Amino acid sequence: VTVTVSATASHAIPTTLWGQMYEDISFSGDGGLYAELLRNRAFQRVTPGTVASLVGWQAVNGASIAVVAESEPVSNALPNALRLTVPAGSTAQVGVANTGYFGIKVTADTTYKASFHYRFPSSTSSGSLSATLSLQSTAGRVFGSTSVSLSRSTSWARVAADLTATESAGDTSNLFVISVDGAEAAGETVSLAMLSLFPPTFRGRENGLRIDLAEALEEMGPAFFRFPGGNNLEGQTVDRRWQWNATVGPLVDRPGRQGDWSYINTDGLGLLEYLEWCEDLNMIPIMGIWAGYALGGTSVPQSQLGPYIQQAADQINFVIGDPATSEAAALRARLGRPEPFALEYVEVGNEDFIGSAPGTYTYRWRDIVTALQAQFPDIHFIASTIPWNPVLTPVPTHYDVHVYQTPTWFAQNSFFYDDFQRNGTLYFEGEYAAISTNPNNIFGSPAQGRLVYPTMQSAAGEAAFMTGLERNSDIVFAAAYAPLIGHATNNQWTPNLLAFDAGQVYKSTSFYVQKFFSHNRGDEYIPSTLPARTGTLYWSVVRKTSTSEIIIKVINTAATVAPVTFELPFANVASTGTAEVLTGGGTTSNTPSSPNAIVPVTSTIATGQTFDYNAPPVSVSVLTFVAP
Ligand SMILES: [NH3+][C@H]1C[C@H](O)[C@@H](O)[C@@H]1CO
Repeated sequence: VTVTVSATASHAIPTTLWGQMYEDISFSGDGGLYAELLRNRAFQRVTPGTVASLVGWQAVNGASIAVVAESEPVSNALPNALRLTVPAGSTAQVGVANTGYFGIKVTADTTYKASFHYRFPSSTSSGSLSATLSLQSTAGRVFGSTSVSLSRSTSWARVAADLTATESAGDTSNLFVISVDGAEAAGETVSLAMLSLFPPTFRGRENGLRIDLAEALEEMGPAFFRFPGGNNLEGQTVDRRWQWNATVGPLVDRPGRQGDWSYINTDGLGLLEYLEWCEDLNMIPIMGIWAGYALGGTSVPQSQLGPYIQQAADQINFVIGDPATSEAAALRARLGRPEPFALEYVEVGNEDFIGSAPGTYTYRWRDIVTALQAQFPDIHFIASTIPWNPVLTPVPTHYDVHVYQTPTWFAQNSFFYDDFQRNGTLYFEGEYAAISTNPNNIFGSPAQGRLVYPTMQSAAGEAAFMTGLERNSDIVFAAAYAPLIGHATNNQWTPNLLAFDAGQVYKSTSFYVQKFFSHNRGDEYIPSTLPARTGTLYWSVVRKTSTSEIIIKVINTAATVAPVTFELPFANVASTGTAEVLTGGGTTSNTPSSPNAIVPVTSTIATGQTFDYNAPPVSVSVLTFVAP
C-alpha cells in the first residue's frame, strides 16, 4: 500500500482527546486505587450480627467478636462497631485481624499508618491497656509491630500509630492484627470503629492512592478523568445513588453506600480526592451528576426533580463555587481548598439509553440542564443518550457514545465518525473496548468468547478504531477505554485496561495502546490516503509542532506482514526515526502468570521523503521522525 501524506493539516487535535474513565468496579477503588488496606474498615451499610458484617475480620486466639449497632456510635454516619471480648482465663495475645482486600502486601522498610476509634462500653478497671498492632503472615510470622496505649474510657477515643515493617512478606497472605495481653484484659470488652491502615500513598497524600496503580495511570499520560461512573454513579435505587456530599469531609462522617457492582463502597475516595487526583496528573475532570434514573428502573417524576437538581448544583458549586456565596463552596474552603478547581464538563447521568431511561431523559435532561446551564453558563453538559434519540431540548452540544464489541468490529468501524454531520456537536467516546470474540454474545462468559484480559488482537482492533477517532477529532473531543481498572480475580467485568491484585499491577496490551496514542497525540491532524474501511491495515498521521515531528500510527490486524510506502510532501525529512512497536500472537495477553508477554519495543527505522515500513503481523506501530 502507498500512503500519500498531504502537505497541510486538516484540523487541530483537541488536547483532551485521550483520557480515562473511572468508576469503582471490580474493586478498582476500594481495594484498588484507594490505598486503604483494611476491608470493611468501618462496618458501613452492614447488618450487625450477620456473617457479612464481619467480612475481612477474624478473631485471634479465642477472642469473641461481633459487629453491633453501637448504643453510642462513633458518629451519625457510622452506627456500627466491632465488639471484641477477651475470654476469661486467656493468657495469649488475643484480638482481631483483618485480611485486607484479598491479601495485604508487606514491604520491608515501609511505614504503615494505623488508626482506629475505640471505647470500653462498660469500663470495669481503671488505667490504660496496652495493645499491639502488627503485620503478620497468616502463619504468624511478624513483619512489624508497634504498641499503643488504650485508655479505658467509656467514651470514644482515637489512637494512631506508625508501624514499620522490618522485612517483606513472601506473598500477600498477611493480616493486620490488633491484640491485647489475654491475662491483662481477661473478661474485658472493647468497641472498635473506623479502623484504618494505609501504606505510603501517591505523592504522600493523606487518605491517598496506591502508588503502583496511580503511577501506572500516570504513565498512560491521560488528559481527562471521568468519574464517578458509569453504573456506579446511578444506584440500583434512588437512595443508593452516588451522592457527592456523602463522600467529602472526615472519614467518620462518610456513611458509604451499597455500590452498583455488588460490594459496599467506603466513599473514602470521594469528590475532593478525585479533584486533587485530577490536578496531580494535570487532567481535566469530566464529572458525572446523578440524573434522576436508578439502575433498578426508577425515574424520579418530573415534579420531584427539584431536590436532585439542587444536589447537583451543590456538587458543581463544591467544585467551582465561591465560598462567599455558596455553602457547598464554603465547605470546600473549610476542607482546605478555598480556591475553585477547573471544571468544564459535566455529564448528565450515565448510559441513559438503557431500559426506560430514554423515555424520561427528555424531561430529566431538560429540567436539569435548563436549571444548571443558567447557574453555570461556562459548563458544557454532556448527554448520555444515543445521539439525537430521543430528541432533546435544549439541544445537546456534547454526547457520550459507548461501544463494547469484538476486535473485528473495532477494526472495521474506524470510519464510524467519518459520516457524522459536522453541525457543531461534539462527541465523547466515553467507553469503548473490545471485550469478546463472539459477535453474537458480546457480554457473555469467557466460555462464550468473553475476553478475560485484553489480547494483542483486541488491542490492535481498538488501535484501528482510535485512528478513526484521531481522524475525526474535529468532532470527537475525548475518548476512553473502559473499564480502567479491575482486580485480577475478584471482578465483575473483564477485560480491564489494568488488572491488579494485592501484590502488583498488570499492564495489558490495550494499556500500551492507550499509552501510545496519549503520548503521541500530536496537535494537528495531517490527512493522507484513506485506509480501506474494512481492510486490515490502518494508519493516521499527526504533527507535533513543538518538535516538528511527524508521527504515523500504523495498525496491522492481519496475521501477515503489511508493507507500506509513505510518500511525504515535506522538504527536509530526517533519514532516520524511531518505531515503537507492540506486537505478538493475536490471542496472547499479559496476565499475572505472564505479565510481560507483550511489551513495547523501540527501534530505529529508515525514514525519508519516501520510505517503506513493514508492519508486523497483528501489530501497533508508532513511527516518529523529524520533518521541519
Ligand atoms: N456496562 C458498562 C457501561 C457502564 O457505564 C459501566 O459502568 C460498565 C462497565 O464499564
